[in-house]
Amino acid sequence: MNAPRIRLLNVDLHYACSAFKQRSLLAWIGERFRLGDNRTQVADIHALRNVSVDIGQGERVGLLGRNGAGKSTFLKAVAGLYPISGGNIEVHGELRALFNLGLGFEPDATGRENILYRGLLLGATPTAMRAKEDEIVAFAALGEYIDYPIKTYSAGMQVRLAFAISTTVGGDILLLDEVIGAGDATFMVRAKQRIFSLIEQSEILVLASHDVGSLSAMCARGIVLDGGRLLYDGPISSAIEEFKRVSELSGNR
Ligand SMILES: Nc1ncnc2c1ncn2[C@@H]1O[C@H](COP(=O)(O)OP(=O)(O)OP(=O)(O)O)[C@@H](O)[C@H]1O
Repeated sequence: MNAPRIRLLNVDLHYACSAFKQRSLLAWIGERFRLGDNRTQVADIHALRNVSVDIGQGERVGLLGRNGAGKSTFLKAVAGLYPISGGNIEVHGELRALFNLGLGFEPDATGRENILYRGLLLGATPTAMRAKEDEIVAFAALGEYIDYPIKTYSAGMQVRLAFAISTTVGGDILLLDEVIGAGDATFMVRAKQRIFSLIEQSEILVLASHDVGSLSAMCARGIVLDGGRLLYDGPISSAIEEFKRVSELSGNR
């Protein structure tokens, strides 16, 4: 392999989940009335454990694993969306990350304003975003809603706008999580066509999916994660076998 363009070395990632616990009203009331005991319970989820992977130019890599295995976390860590707790991640080149499509909008700003904000978050310049604005607006096809605040959008409308932005901005390393989410049937047809053309254009693809048919059609290499650990890394056909073996062992298909 030439010099890797993505390198994970002994990567660990922990999620600390106290915020989720505090969202439960019952838990909050319980804690308030437990006099003299003000300990906060923090659930620690060790989502990536000592993961080391090199991905080079031209590679098409599928991420496999049962629910909760760490596939999305792997992608988010590579995209820099979550701080890692240990190890090191290097990325050489520009990323295009297609996941979490509904998140990160400013609810009081209009769709058009959010195009600029999200583009800047993705690393584009204001000039580049203005040049792409018309294309994004046309693909999202939201009509007059594009000038309304995001808080007036349905979930499906937000996904359309997020998808249009994320697929227009970014580089040749494509990180793709299988779930693209809501959207009506016509939009999904257009969305799939656009994803296929992005996959074709990308120099590197890292695709997290449960669909072994798509994985074997699109990827040459497969990485199987289980409980945050790297269980297998090799040809996609063997990775699929390994994934099936682990799923059968746990009775989780
Ligand atoms: N934002 C978060 N906060 C806390 N825990 C999280 C968060 N995101 C994921 N987790 C936990 O981290 C672990 C790995 O989750 P992850 O979403 O990476 O798995 P996955 O392999 O993508 O699963 P799936 O196939 O179900 O999408 C799981 O135990 C999950 O509950």
